[in-house]
Amino acid sequence: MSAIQIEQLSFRYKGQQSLIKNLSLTVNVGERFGIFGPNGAGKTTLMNLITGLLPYEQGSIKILDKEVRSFKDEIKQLIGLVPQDFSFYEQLSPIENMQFFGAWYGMSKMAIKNKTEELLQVMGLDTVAHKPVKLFSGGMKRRVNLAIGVMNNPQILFLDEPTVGVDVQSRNAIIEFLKKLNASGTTLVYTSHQLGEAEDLCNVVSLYDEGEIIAHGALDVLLSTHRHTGLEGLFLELTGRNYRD
Ligand SMILES: Nc1ncnc2c1ncn2[C@@H]1O[C@H](COP(=O)(O)OP(=O)(O)OP(=O)(O)O)[C@@H](O)[C@H]1O
Repeated sequence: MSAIQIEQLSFRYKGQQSLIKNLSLTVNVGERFGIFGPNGAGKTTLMNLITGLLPYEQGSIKILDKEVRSFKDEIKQLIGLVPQDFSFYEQLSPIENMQFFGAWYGMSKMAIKNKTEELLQVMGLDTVAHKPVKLFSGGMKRRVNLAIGVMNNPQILFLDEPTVGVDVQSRNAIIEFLKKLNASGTTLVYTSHQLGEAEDLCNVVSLYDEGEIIAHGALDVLLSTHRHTGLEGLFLELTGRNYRD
């Protein structure tokens, strides 16, 4: 069974040109999968389609063998989402946010308490657990955003630029946490413009441009096939050097 199986997916926003064109893609269970492309290529849109936040009409998207459009409630229990825009309530504390989202996932009070304690500690937020998140630094806010995304122990975790705007310490903590999560069985689906970080985290990558996947495979195989030492060189070769937004 694949973690994600997309077949012949097409999508356009109302009144706009086609953004995703007949796209097929498989992400296997246990992968640390990264999808990369220029600004506006449609990476966030694709994540929103896969996670059921945006409806699709043409094509098929399956998560762990369940068609997303038909099994929304079941799929909510299988996945976690760490969106690019913060998903928490600024006026609430980390604990209050985690209680709110834990309840939204249908977790028991005991499960919420245990998971909240664990995540506050791992994310280095235990000393500020009761302070409103609006007072936090960018790095602390990113860590709260990540904690909320993993509250329900997701089998597949979607990460849209999870480290944008954070310092080296927070970035390092976040990436190490994600690697451990993956080692314990969680499939990661990640996008970012931080290609150095992506090389560190991802083992399978897709380059995506103009609605289509232009390269896909194990990172080391793709780099050696295209004779590049890093993702940035491969990205520039395949997507060109002109501004794209
Ligand atoms: N809700 C929306 N309604 C209409 N158009 C949208 C909407 N959201 C995004 N778009 C447009 O769709 C295109 C793809 O946007 P999207 O955010 O998916 O790209 P992206 O690859 O994630 O970009 P970035 O790297 O800048 O985050 C852009 O042209 C954007 O302006």
